[in-house]
Amino acid sequence: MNRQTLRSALPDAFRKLDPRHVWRSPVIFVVWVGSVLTTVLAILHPSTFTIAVALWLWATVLFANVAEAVAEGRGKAQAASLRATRTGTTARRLAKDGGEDIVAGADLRIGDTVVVEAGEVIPGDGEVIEGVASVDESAVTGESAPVIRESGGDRSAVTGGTTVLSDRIVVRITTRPGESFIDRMIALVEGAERQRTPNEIALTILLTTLTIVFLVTVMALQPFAGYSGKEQSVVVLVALLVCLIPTTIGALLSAIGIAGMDRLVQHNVLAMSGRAVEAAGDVSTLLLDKTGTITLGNRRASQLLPLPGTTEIELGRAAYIASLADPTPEGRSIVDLAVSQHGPEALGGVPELSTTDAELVEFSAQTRMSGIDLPSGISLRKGAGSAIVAWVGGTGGQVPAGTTELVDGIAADGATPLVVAEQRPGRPAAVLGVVRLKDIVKPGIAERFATLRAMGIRTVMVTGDNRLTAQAIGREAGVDDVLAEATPEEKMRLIRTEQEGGRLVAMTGDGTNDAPALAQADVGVAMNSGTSAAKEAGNMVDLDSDPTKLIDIVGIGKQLLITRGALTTFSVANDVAKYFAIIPAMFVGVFPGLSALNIMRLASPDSAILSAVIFNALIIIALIPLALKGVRYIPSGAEALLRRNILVYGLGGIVTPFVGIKLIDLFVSHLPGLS
Ligand SMILES: Nc1ncnc2c1ncn2[C@@H]1O[C@H](COP(=O)(O)OP(=O)(O)OP(=O)(O)O)[C@@H](O)[C@H]1O
Ligand SMILES: [K+]
Ligand SMILES: [Mg+2]
Repeated sequence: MNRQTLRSALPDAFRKLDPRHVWRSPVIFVVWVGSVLTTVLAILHPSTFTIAVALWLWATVLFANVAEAVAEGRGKAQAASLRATRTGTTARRLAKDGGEDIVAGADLRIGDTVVVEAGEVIPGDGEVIEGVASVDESAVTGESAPVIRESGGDRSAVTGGTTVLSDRIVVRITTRPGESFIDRMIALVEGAERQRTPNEIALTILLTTLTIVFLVTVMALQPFAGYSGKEQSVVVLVALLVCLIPTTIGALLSAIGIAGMDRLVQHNVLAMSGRAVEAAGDVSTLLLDKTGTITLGNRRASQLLPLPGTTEIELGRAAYIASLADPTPEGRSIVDLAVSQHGPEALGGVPELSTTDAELVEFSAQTRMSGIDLPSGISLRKGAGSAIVAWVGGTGGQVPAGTTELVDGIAADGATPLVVAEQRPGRPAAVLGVVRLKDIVKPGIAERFATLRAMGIRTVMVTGDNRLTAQAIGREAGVDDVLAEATPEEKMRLIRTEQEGGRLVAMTGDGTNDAPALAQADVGVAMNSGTSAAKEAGNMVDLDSDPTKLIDIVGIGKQLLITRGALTTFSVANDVAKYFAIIPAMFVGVFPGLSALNIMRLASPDSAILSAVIFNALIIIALIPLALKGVRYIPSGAEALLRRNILVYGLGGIVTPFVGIKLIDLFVSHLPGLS
C-alpha cells in the first residue's frame, strides 16, 4: 500500500462514513454510533480526553473505510482500462441479401452475424461460425501473445473488444449489448456486483453476537462501578466497548473478500461470485482432463501400424482420407504423418476413394470415433478401440487376432491407439491397423499434484481415452485416481458421487459437452476460448484458457479462507487482551488490590483508555496490507494450518496490545490532563 493508493482511497473512505454504508458492518456501525455520541459529549463538555477519544473513534471508522476503498481501488483502475476498449466499435453486419451494413457495436442483437477482418476490433461477444483467425486478446487478458480462434471446435468463442490480427472470420453474436463479457467484467472488478458470501454473513452474525455480549458486559459494569463509588463516564464506557468488540476483523472483512476476487483477476481468472472463490478454498476433489491439462495436448500421430494382410500404404491412405475433414488436432496430425510417410501422390489417385460428395462423420466424445462415407459406398472409421470394435461388430465383421495386443501395447506406453477400419459395400467391416497418438505429460505436473496432496486435495484424471493409456499417464503424472473411457454423463455422475460424500468438487472444461458438469461442480472453471455454453455454465472463466490454472485458483481460495481465519483469530485475541490491559488501569484507584494486575503501569486511567482506543484504530491500518496481500500460505493439511494459525495469530493477538498500548501510553501521557 503506497501513498498514491492511500490518497486515491481517502475521498471514498470519507464518502463511506454515510451511516447507510457503515450499517453493512454492524461492528463498525456500533463504533460509528459511539463516535457520534462522544462528539456530542465533546461539544457539550470539552476536555482533552473526550475530544481525543471522539477523534480517534472517527478515525477507527475511517480506517475501516480506507481498507475497503483501497481494496476496491485496484479493480477501479482495471475497470477504467476495460471501458476504454469498449467505446465506439462499429460492426460490419451481414444482411440477408449477402451485403454488409455498417452499424454501431451497441446496436447488435443476439443472432446477428458480423464480418471481422485483420486489423478490426470484434464488435461483440460471439462464436466464430466461419473461418480461422489469430486474435489479439490483450485488451481483456493483458497477454500479448495472439491466440487462434476458429469455427467448429472448442476454440470458437471470441470476446468483444479484442482485435483480429490476421485473416477473416464471420462471428455470430451471442450476447446483448450491455451484457457482454467486458461489461460483466467491469461490474465484477468494480465490486458493483459483490454480494456477501454465506461464510461472510455467518461470520458477521458471529461478530454481531460478540458485540452484543460486550455491550451487555460494559453496561453491567456501570452499576457495579457506581456501587464501588467510581461511576464511569459515558465516554469511557463507549471507548471500552469499542476496544472490546471485534473491530479489527469487522473493519477488514470486506477488504479481504474483495482482495481475494482481485487476486484471481491478477491471475486472469474472473469469478462470477465471491462464493465460488470461497468454494475453491474448500475444494477437496479436483477433476482434471487428461489431454491438454495433464498432457501437453497436442496429441500427434507418430506411427501407423498395419495389421497382417494390410499394407502400409493401404493403412496410410485409409487413415489419411478418414482424417481429411477432421478438424481436431488428432485428425490433422494423421494427415501430416501420412503425407510425410508416403507423399501426397501415393495417397490420392484411387478413383473409388474420391472424397468429393463424401459424407463426414464428425468426432464426438460420445461416439469416440470419426470418419467418412465415400460416394463409392466405402465407409472409413477411426477411433477408440472399443468404439471401432463395436462398429465392426455391428456390420457383422470380426476383429482380427493381434488387434488387442497392438492396441494394448500402445496404451500401456501412455500413448493413445486409434483403430482404423474400412467397410466396402455389401461386406462386413474390416480392421486395417492402428495409429499411435503420442502425447507428453507436462513437465512439473507431478510436483504440483504432490503439493495438492499435501493440501489434502484428491486429484482425479478424467479422460475419454482407454483404461490402459489412462493408467499409464495417471501413474506418470502422479494423480490419485483415474476415470477412463468417460462420457460427459459419467463425468457428471462422478461429480455427484463426490459431492454426496460431502466433498467440494472443482473442474475445468471448454466444450459444450462439459457444460452440465461445469454447472454441477462447486467450482467450474470455463476456458475463455471455450464455447459460450461452457462459459455460462461455470462460475469462473480463465482468460488464459489454461486448465492447470485450477491449481492456482484453489490456492487463492485457500489463502482467502486462511487470511480471514487468521485475522479473526488475531482480532478476538486482541480484544480479550485489551480487556486485561485496561480494566486494572481503570479501577486501580478504587481497588488497590488490582495494582498487582496492573502490570502495564499505564500513566492514568484516562491515558490507558485513550491509548487502547488509539491502538485499536492503528491496528486496522497496520493490518490492511496483510488483508490485501493475504496471509502467506504454505501448503499443508487443515489441522497443521489451524495449529500454526492459532499459535501465530492467537498468541500474536494477545501479546501485541500489551506492547502497543504501553508504547502509545508513553506518548499520550504527555498530553495535558492525561498524566
Ligand atoms: N479426431 C478423432 N477421431 C476419432 N477418434 C478420436 C479423435 N480424437 C479422439 N478420438 C478417440 O476418442 C477418445 C476420446 O476422446 P476425447 O477427446 O473425448 O477424450 P480425450 O481427449 O482422450 O481425453 P480428455 O477428456 O482428457 O480430453 C480418444 O481416446 C480417442 O481414442
Ligand atoms: K476492538
Ligand atoms: Mg478431448
